[in-house]
Amino acid sequence: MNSKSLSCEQVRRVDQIAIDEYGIPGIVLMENAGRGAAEKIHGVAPPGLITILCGKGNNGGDGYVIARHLELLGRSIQIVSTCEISDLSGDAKTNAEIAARSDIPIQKVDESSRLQLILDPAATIVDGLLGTGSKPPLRGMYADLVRAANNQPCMRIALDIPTGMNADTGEAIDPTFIADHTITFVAPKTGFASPNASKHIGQVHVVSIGVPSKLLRSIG
Ligand SMILES: NC(=O)C1=CN([C@@H]2O[C@H](COP(=O)(O)OP(=O)(O)OC[C@H]3O[C@@H](n4cnc5c(N)ncnc54)[C@H](O)[C@@H]3O)[C@@H](O)[C@H]2O)[C@@H](O)CC1
Ligand SMILES: [K+]
Repeated sequence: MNSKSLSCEQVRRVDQIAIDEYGIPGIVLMENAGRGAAEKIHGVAPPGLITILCGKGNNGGDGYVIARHLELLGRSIQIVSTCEISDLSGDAKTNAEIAARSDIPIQKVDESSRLQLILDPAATIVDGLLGTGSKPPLRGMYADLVRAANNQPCMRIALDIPTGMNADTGEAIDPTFIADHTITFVAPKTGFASPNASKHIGQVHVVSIGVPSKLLRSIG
């Protein structure tokens, strides 16, 4: 486990080297990330519905893995997705297809007017919208979903990075997800130490994705 901060680019390099040079399949890294995050979420989320917001990248892919593991832990889950499963690719698509076959409720949102209604029943909202591939400011449905989530009187948990934040600097242009907890993968991101970030990250938990210590030592 790494507690030294890394930039988004460094963490993305860790993922890539783990896949290309160590031969760990990306889907194994995603399973480790999602399973570890689900266990943390189960430990902090109050009783009641957990609504997982899934974007179209691998941050959303983590969300589909988490849904499967939280269901196994006895939690009620719904997934709210920004796109159809057919618009996903790679490991995110594989995990979304598994969730769909498992009858985990998934609804795609395309109308901003219905967001508040969809999010209302949630006791906890998990933000799997965007991770290290995000380029703020947020566009379209991502901005509307983050605004609607921030208005809900519930617990909010961010996966890897609160969506909307520049995790290298901590800059949080409005709207940026306001998390009570941030479950971040591999290492805290450099921007989390910035005073700008403190309102948005809440308590930070670092989850290992199973890359070897040797690789972590070689980065940064
Ligand atoms: N193998 C891996 O690389 C792993 C990745 N993991 C997860 O994957 C994440 C990174 O995944 P991705 O590289 O797919 O990136 P993201 O999941 O951050 O998504 C990138 C997508 O979002 C869109 N986007 C970027 N900025 C936007 C904006 N401002 N408004 C609207 N859309 C925007 C881009 O067009 C792109 O399609 C990590 O943060 C982590 O959660 C983990 O599953 C561990 C393993
Ligand atoms: K996120």
